[in-house]
This record gives sequence, C-alpha cells and structure tokens, in this order.
Amino acid sequence: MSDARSSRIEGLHKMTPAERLQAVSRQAGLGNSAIDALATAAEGQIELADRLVENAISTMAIPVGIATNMVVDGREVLVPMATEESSVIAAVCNSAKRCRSTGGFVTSTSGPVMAAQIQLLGASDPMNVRLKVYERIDEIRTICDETDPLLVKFGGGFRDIDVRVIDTDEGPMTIVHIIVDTRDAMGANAVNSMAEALAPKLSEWTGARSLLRILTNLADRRVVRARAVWPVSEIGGEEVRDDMLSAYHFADADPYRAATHNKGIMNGVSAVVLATGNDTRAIEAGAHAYAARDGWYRSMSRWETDGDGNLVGILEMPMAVGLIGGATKIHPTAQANLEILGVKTADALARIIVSVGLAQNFGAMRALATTGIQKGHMALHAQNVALMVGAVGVEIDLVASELKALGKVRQDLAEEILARIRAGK
Ligand SMILES: CC(C)(COP(=O)([O-])OP(=O)([O-])OC[C@H]1O[C@@H](n2cnc3c(N)ncnc32)[C@H](O)[C@@H]1OP(=O)([O-])[O-])[C@@H](O)C(=O)NCCC(=O)NCCSC(=O)C[C@@](C)(O)CC(=O)[O-]
Ligand SMILES: NC(=O)C1=CN([C@@H]2O[C@H](COP(=O)(O)OP(=O)(O)OC[C@H]3O[C@@H](n4cnc5c(N)ncnc54)[C@H](OP(=O)(O)O)[C@@H]3O)[C@@H](O)[C@H]2O)C=CC1
Repeated sequence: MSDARSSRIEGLHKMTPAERLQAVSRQAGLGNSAIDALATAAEGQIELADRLVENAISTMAIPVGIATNMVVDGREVLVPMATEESSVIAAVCNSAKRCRSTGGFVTSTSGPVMAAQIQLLGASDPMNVRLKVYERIDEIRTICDETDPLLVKFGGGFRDIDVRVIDTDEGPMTIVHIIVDTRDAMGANAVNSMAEALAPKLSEWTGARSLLRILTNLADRRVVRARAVWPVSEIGGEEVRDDMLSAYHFADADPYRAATHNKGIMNGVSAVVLATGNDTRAIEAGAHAYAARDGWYRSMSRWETDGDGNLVGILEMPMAVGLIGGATKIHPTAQANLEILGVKTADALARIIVSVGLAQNFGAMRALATTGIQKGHMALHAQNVALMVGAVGVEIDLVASELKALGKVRQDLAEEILARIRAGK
C-alpha cells in the first residue's frame, strides 16, 4: 500500500501523462515495479486515455472474450464481452447453445427515446405551473429541435412533454420531462443541451425558478424486451426446470436474492455495454431503478413454462446505448467490437445486449439450481487463483488443474501446490 504524503498535486492536469506518472509515483512513494506496471499498461493507449479522461496516467486493460451461439431475431451474432470475471462468457455460450433449437432470442423495442428533467421551484401553484407548461408545447418543440438540428436531420428530435407535480420534504415541485428521440446516440448530451436551452423560457412563462436540468437514467421509454424458449431436454429435465422456476420466484419476492440475481443479468449486459464503449453506469442505474418501478426491488427477468412444458425467459429493461458519442465512436476497440457484432443502429445493439442479459440469467439460474455456482465458476476461476499466488508459464495450468481435481479452489492450497511444483516434488 502506498502512503501518499499529500493529495494536493498542483497543476497535475496541465502535465503530460508521463510527467503525471512521475509526480504521482513520487507522491505515493511507488516502487519500480508499480511504476513499470503503470507505464507498460499505458503503452500505445495513453494518448486516447488522455483525451477521454482527466489526469490520465495509465490505462487498465479488461479482457474481451467472444460469446458464441447467439441467435438474435434470426441473425447469428458473435458478441464481444469485456469483463474481468471468469465463467461469465462461458455461461452465455452455454445458455445460447441450449436455446438454438427454438430459434434463439426474439426482441422488441419501444425505440430510442430519452427524457430530460427540468425542476421548477418556488411557485405556490405547482398544478397551475404544470398546465402553463403544457400550453407551450409548440414553442418547446421549436426550442428543443433548434438546439440539435443534426439530430432532427437524422430523424430524431423532440417528441413530447410530460409534466408532473411531485411531493418533497420542502413541498411540491413541478417536474418537466422533455421526451426526445435520440436515434443512434445514447442521447445524454442532446437532451441535456435541450433542457438547458429550455429552462430559462419555462421560468419566464411560469414564474417558477428552474434549477436542475439533466437527463433521467430511468429510461423507461427506451425499453428493450427479449424472450427465449429453452426445451426441457436442453435444461436437464423437468425437475431442473421447476427448480429454476423456484429460483426465479425467490428472486422476485426477496430483494436480497433479487440483487444477486440481477447482478448476474448485469454480468452479461455490462460486459457488452463496456465492450462497445457505452456508459455502464447509465445502464446499471436505469436497470436497477426499472426493477424497482413497482415500489419494491424485484427480479429484472420473468420466467414461466409454455404449453409444452418448455422454460420461457423474458427480460425487459431500459437500454440507452448509442453508436455515436461517448467512447463508442473514438475508441478503436469499441469500433472493432461493433464490427464483430455487425450492428448498424443503436437499436440493434440494444436488442443484442438484452438478449445476452437473459442468456446470462439462464446460465446462472441453471447452475444454481443444479450443481451450484462454484463448480463451473470456480473451475474457471482456478487459473486466476494460480496467477494470484505467483504461478507463471506452465505452472499456471498445473496449479489450476490440481485445484480443480481437488475440488477446492483456495489460495492456501494453490500456494502449497506451487511450492511443491517448484521443489520438483
Ligand atoms: C461454466 C458453465 C458454462 C459450464 O457449464 P457445463 O454445462 O459444465 O459446460 P460444458 O463443458 O458441458 O459445455 C457446454 C457449453 O458451454 C460453453 N462452455 C463451457 N465451458 C466454456 C469455456 N471455458 N469457454 C467458453 N464456453 C464454454 C460452450 O458453449 C459449451 O459447448 P461447446 O462449445 O463445447 O459445444 C456453467 O456452469 C455455467 O453457466 N455457470 C454459471 C456461470 C456464471 O453465471 N458465472 C457468473 C459468475 S457468478 C455471479 O457473479 C452471478 C450469480 C451466479 O451470483 C448470479 C445469481 O446468483 O443469479
Ligand atoms: N446521466 C448520464 O447518464 C450522463 C451521461 N453522459 C455521457 O454522455 C455520453 C453520451 O452522450 P450522447 O448525447 O449520446 O453523445 P454525443 O453528444 O457525443 O453524440 C450525440 C450527437 O451526435 C450527433 N449525431 C450524429 N449522427 C447521429 C445519429 N445517427 N443519431 C443520433 N445522433 C447523431 C447529434 O447531433 P450533434 O452532434 O449536433 O449534437 C447528437 O446530438 C456518454 O459518454 C455518457 O457517459 C453525460 C452526462 C450525463
């Protein structure tokens, strides 16, 4: 652990990344191996990193793996996933393989529609303010569309308003939602610019003070739905199917279980979001808020059986991803991953992501309802544990396979095995 002398490094943001690395190393008292690790990771990447974020000193590589077997809306698709967690990609490959015979994943979407909120305060008549805003819809449309003519040219732009009065600890507030079709963009910048342009006008028309002007990540008008059918024969029998349903009912009724169940879904979702340079925090925030829309936090997915006894999975969630903007357009790896996916629209990307989330959920539930998660997950995790204890080259596979054979993937055992290998025993 470093023992930073002071967190104040004057002018760090004005230095080059190499100068920053030196300054941080000095301040944090880094040893040569830590400095080398940061400098090596930065090679060939730092120029872009320095453009993307502030005070960049290095980069952090996350593995990109390919999920096979996915069929989405009849199209075979190879899906790049960026994740540091073992067994996540294997789970998608496995689950997608098991529903190929029924056609894979079928999706639908409500379209690329985002909303921004403008908070109006200080009026004694918030309901009256609400109606005054509705009366100005034509002017609002003009202001919003004039803010982003390019978006309008591509077929997007202002669509509608929704004006709510909410109760808060400091009394009622009027909240204006501007609803915008953002086409192939995630749309944060477009809707935020529109909200900022519109806010002074809303104050002028209503007499209320405008304060916050920002998009909502609860993108409940940009919902994507995926469904798939797993034949009983591909699940491992009726007993496994019924146990998977019991696992789902547990998650849907208990927020402690729902959090983990949904984390499994997000294992798949966030990995594709990250691989395509999209904003993982935006997607995570929207997904969890949507899962709590009924007033309690529940499973993001739904599971049932069809008339033939097959297991049917359904996932419906907000999916505000883009192909334009953020890191998507400028990160070469994101661009290459989009090429692998072969998608030309944000809508097509969103459909694949939600399908991967559903596949991931199937894989985790099936593992949990049968062998338990440790068998598949820990078998793949054994290599990480071998690396953690310092195994190199051929040692890694030797340590990992001994751990798997023992059925105990533990660091203390890995250390013992490595010591034995090195002693030639
Ligand atoms: C791990 C498996 C897939 C093994 O599952 P298995 O049935 O033992 O696999 P298999 O060896 O019989 O192979 C079947 C297919 O799985 C795929 N597959 C199999 N192995 C690989 C591999 N190495 N790399 C790529 N693909 C692999 C591959 O498609 C293969 O077909 P093939 O191509 O050979 O014809 C299964 O046990 C599984 O899906 N487990 C769940 C893993 C999981 O969810 N991991 C996430 C980490 S745990 C977590 O964070 C979330 C959680 C679990 O807490 C969520 C929750 O609680 O709900
Ligand atoms: N709460 C949140 O989630 C927030 C997220 N963000 C960040 O915002 C970023 C995403 O913003 P986003 O607005 O998507 O990106 P950009 O503003 O970079 O890109 C969108 C813009 O690109 C132009 N454009 C060109 N071609 C198209 C097309 N085919 N479809 C749609 N627009 C097109 C449009 O017009 P024009 O170029 O004229 O503007 C559009 O407004 C992410 O990095 C995210 O992290 C930012 C703030 C808050």
